Order: sequence, then structure tokens, then C-alpha cells
Amino acid sequence: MKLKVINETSKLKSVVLGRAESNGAIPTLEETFDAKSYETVMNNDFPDEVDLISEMAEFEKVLKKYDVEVLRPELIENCNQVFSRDVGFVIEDEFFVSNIIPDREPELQAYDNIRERFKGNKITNLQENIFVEGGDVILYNDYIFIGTYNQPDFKNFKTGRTNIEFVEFIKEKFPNKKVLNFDLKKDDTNPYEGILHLDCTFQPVGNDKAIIYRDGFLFEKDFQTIVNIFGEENIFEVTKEEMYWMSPNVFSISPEVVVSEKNFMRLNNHLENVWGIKVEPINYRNISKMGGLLRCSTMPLVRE
Ligand SMILES: NC(=[NH2+])NCCC[C@H](N)C(=O)O
Repeated sequence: MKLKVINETSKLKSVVLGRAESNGAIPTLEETFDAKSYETVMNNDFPDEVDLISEMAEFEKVLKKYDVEVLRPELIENCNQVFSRDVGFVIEDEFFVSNIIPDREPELQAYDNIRERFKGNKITNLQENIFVEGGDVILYNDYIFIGTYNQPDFKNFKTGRTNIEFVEFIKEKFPNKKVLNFDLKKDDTNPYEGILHLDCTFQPVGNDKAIIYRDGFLFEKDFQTIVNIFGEENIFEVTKEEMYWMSPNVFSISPEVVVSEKNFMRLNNHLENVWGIKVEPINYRNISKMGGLLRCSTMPLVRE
């Protein structure tokens, strides 16, 4: 397999999809590390494994319908392995292993078999002062967008996952790309106020369009920068409530096909009827209770 990903939407050939079996015990409040999971635990609403498994099976079925090769990480007992996105990511033809939040480090071991499949490709481990998770890295051809939190209280937030050192590293590594970073609002306990990863507040779709939640950005000018890049008519702004349900976190199989959540009425309608993008709606609401959605549970390896 030859790794290749340069954007979020080109025709998908090969992808890793996380898994939900043997998800482990329901975390305590102290054990959660994102606001949505915090709220879920608080409300005694942690999803059942059977429901998570069935939602991911629905997702897999849609991917396979479009002839996408779907790989799964090896099973680690009692470990939440739903969110493949964050543990590593491909940029161009190179695989980067994330320096992920320590609570999630065990997940990394499950990728040995997959890395075996793309042996011979460039694989890069990052210096230990560089923090990044794949949910904060969004590719748009010549652009690399990075979600950061470059504020003095970075260390106080479990939801601050990507630092400015990563941005510097990427700028050096890809001198021909336009690398832009955006500080996100952080809140470890209130999912209406904090943004975990960039892909929870912004996501390109089609060839030149994007879904975005304005108030996820710490600085309004960063939201404006994105609007200027895509153009006003190519932007779909979601409300706070829609952000809360993770509607920017849909997943593109191609510029013409997006996998989305069944309940995202307003978004799905816009995608199909205004932008002419086919929507494959599935059930994914239980997954969202753990702080991620469709994009978060995938790790694309090859896009055409
Ligand atoms: N790319 C994403 N937004 N991933 C969501 C990960 C959610 C997971 N509970 C965490 O806190 O790490």
C-alpha cells in the first residue's frame, strides 16, 4: 500500500475504522478527558457497547458499499478504541505517529498489524515535546489547518491536545504548504463551550466547501480567515446546538458522498439540496456521547 492523503474528500481507497468491542468499564468523572464524556458520565448516560458496535457496523457497511478497504486495529481488552483518528495520521505520503494524551497511549499498540501493511512508507515519530492528535490536523490541498491551544494555561486542560511546537515542526517539514493554526476554545466539562479538536468545529466537504462553527475559535479572526479561503457561499455555519451534536464531524468518501448522522436534518438537507452532495445517513448518536463522531473514528490511509 502506498500512503497518500492530501485532503479530506478525494475518493477514499483505504481507511482504518476504530472498534468498540471490549470498551472497558464506564469511566468515573475523574477518568474522563473530554467535556462530552464528562457530561455523559455525569448524566449516567454512558452508551452500551452493543449499540456502539452496531453503529460502527453501519458505518463499515457504507464504506464497503463504496469499495473502500476497511482495516481495524487489533483488539486490546478493556480499552476504548473507537477514535482511530487521533493516534496517527497521513500527510501526503508519510505517516505521523501522534504524541497523544497519556490516558490514550495504550491504543497505539493496536496499530502494529496495520503498520505492517504499509511497510516501506515513511513513518515519523515526533520528539517528546511535540503534542498532536489527528483530530486537530485537517488537510486541504496546499493548506494544512491545525487546531491548537497556544495559551499559558495549556497544561490545565485535558482537552488541549495539540501544541504550537507541532505547528513549527509541520512548517519546517512542509515548506511549500500554507500551514495555518487556530486556537480553539477549551473547556473540559462543558461540551457547549469547549472544542476538543479542530474537526469538532470545522470540516471541508465537496471540492471547495466547508462546515464550520464560528464560536469554536478563540479568535474571531481565525473564523474569518477560513471563510475568506472558502468564500462565503461555500460555508455552512452550524449552531451551538448542532456543534454540540458534532455535526461538523461528518466523513467524506469522495467529493460527491458524505457519511452523516441521521439526525442532522438541517445539515444533511443543505448538503444534498443546495450543494448536491449525496448524504449516506447512519445512526451514530451513541458514539457522539464519548466526544467524537464519524471523522474521529476513521484514519484514512489512501485517497485517490
Ligand atoms: N478527533 C476527535 N475529535 N476525536 C475525539 C476523541 C474523543 C475522546 N474521548 C478523547 O477525548 O480523546
